[in-house]
Amino acid sequence: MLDEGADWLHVDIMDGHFVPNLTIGPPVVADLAKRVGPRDAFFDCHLSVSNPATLVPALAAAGASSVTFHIEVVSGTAAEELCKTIRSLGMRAAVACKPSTPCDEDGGVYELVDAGLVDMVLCLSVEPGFGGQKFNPAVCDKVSALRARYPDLDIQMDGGVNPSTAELCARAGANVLVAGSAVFGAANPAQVISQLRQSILNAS
Ligand SMILES: O=C(CO)[C@H](O)[C@H](O)COP(=O)(O)O
Ligand SMILES: [Fe+2]
Repeated sequence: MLDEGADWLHVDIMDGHFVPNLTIGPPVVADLAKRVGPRDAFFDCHLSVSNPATLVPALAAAGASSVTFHIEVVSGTAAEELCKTIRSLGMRAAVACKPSTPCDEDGGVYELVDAGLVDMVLCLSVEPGFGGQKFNPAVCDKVSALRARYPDLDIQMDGGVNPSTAELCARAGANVLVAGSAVFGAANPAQVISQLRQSILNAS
């Protein structure tokens, strides 16, 4: 996918507890990092897990570039501490929210961004757990509100993103798009990646 033009590699780590699916963990990130070799791959690790803090040191050692945890499992001062720990290990810190989770709750997403503790907010556009689901356009309102409040923040959308839904994401203000099925299932992944990038460039 790097050869096809992807900027980042999005790694979905799921624990079979926060979501009803079990995927991979730090050893696979380490193997991926070895496999891509000397080039500077960016490993964007999305932790759909109930206890993200336990994975952070191993992810740093594995070569992760960014760690995203869910606000539904860690919020308030615990989330602040987690962001600091992630950054202290040389990685970017990001916070994710499910489609129905608001950003303005006490101890929630807005407070972390206001405190300058996160580099990115991930707005899930499906329920976390599985690839191949249908994009939920209602999430675009949340993204628009985030973009209005934070003009320079990295805002990521993940779930059901393809060249057609990417237009909605980009218009809402997202600037980082994750696509699984649309890219891995394509006959020409490079073309899809280029279309996704073009949606963002057109909107900005
Ligand atoms: O976090 C995720 C789901 O929990 C995945 O990143 C996401 O669903 C990507 O797959 P697709 O593009 O097929 O929806
Ligand atoms: Fe993801």
